[in-house]
Amino acid sequence: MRRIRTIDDVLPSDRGACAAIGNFDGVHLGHQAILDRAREAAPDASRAVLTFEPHPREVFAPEAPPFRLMRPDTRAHRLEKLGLDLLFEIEFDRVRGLSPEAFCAEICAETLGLTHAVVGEDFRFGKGRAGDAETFARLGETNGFGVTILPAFGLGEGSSRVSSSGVRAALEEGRPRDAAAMLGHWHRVDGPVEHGDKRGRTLGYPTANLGMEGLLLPKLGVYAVLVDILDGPHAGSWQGVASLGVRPMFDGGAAKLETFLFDFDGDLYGTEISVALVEFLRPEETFDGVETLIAQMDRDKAGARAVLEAL
Ligand SMILES: Cc1cc2nc3c(=O)[nH]c(=O)nc-3n(C[C@H](O)[C@H](O)[C@H](O)COP(=O)(O)O)c2cc1C
Ligand SMILES: Nc1ncnc2c1ncn2[C@@H]1O[C@H](COP(=O)(O)OP(=O)(O)O)[C@@H](O)[C@H]1O
Repeated sequence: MRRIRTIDDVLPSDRGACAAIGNFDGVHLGHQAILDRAREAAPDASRAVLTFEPHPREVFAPEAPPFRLMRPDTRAHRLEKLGLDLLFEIEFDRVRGLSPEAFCAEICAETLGLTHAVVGEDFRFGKGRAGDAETFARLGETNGFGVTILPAFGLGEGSSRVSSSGVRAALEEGRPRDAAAMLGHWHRVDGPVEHGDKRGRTLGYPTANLGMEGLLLPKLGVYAVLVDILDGPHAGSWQGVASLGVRPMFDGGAAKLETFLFDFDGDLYGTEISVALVEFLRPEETFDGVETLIAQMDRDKAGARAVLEAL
């Protein structure tokens, strides 16, 4: 997959693609359905996603708490695994002032040379969200590209549409399995293992820590998790128990995801890991002492093992 991060980098050979347009946060089953339809709509064209950075919501509500399900690199990685040829991840700043007419003419036709585009029926675009899917189809005709409008994708009959906001709500309410049903995969947090306060090992529970900067915070508390170590000598899959929280008993700083891996001993600092949230076990608490915390961590470990063995 070729990832293009500024419209200045579009090459003549990138033209002619069939592009699905949207934010693709989470790359959930609805997104995956759109990409399947993009292949059917233009089987001979290269398959692309057209998306914008930063996410428009981050631009319009910069003070709002982070809501993103994944960072751009993770999204790119997932889209690549789905067999995408091209990812146009273009600057939102360069399109935000454009009218629907200008977006279709200047970006879709002139700059990207799309042959076809696929959007959902609730698609809105252009300055002030002035254009809808029908406008887009009409402007496609004028500008020489085809448009397919897809109905909302739901899980089975009568169920509500799969959406990034539905996934966010499930995670914020501590329902990672419901999130996974909409995503088609576990919700994962990934990144390089960071240094912490070196307290974990003194408690008998060393934890591999990940920062949550820029990401939605699922419900704070303890989770049964599946861990992939992505590089280095320990690469492989592990089970574990993780605490997503602000450590009220200790520093109470920024939220981190701290994962204890079962039956593992080794150095993970700087290693890329990916932690899948499987089940919420309990909220984060303040205990009356370290001994009580350790006793609870022992129960958390047993609880997580039972959940993961039953998968
Ligand atoms: C399974 C598990 C449960 C935890 N539960 C709590 C908790 O309820 N309250 C709390 O303040 N910290 C909790 N922690 C976090 C620890 O207090 C501690 O900060 C962490 O394990 C080690 O921090 P470090 O990686 O910075 O050394 C938990 C950690 C784990 C692994
Ligand atoms: N079973 C394990 N689970 C998680 N990390 C482990 C484990 N065994 C060893 N480690 C290592 O120990 C480090 C965590 O130790 P800890 O005392 O919690 O320090 P820190 O506060 O820096 O995270 C991890 O980053 C990893 O390198």
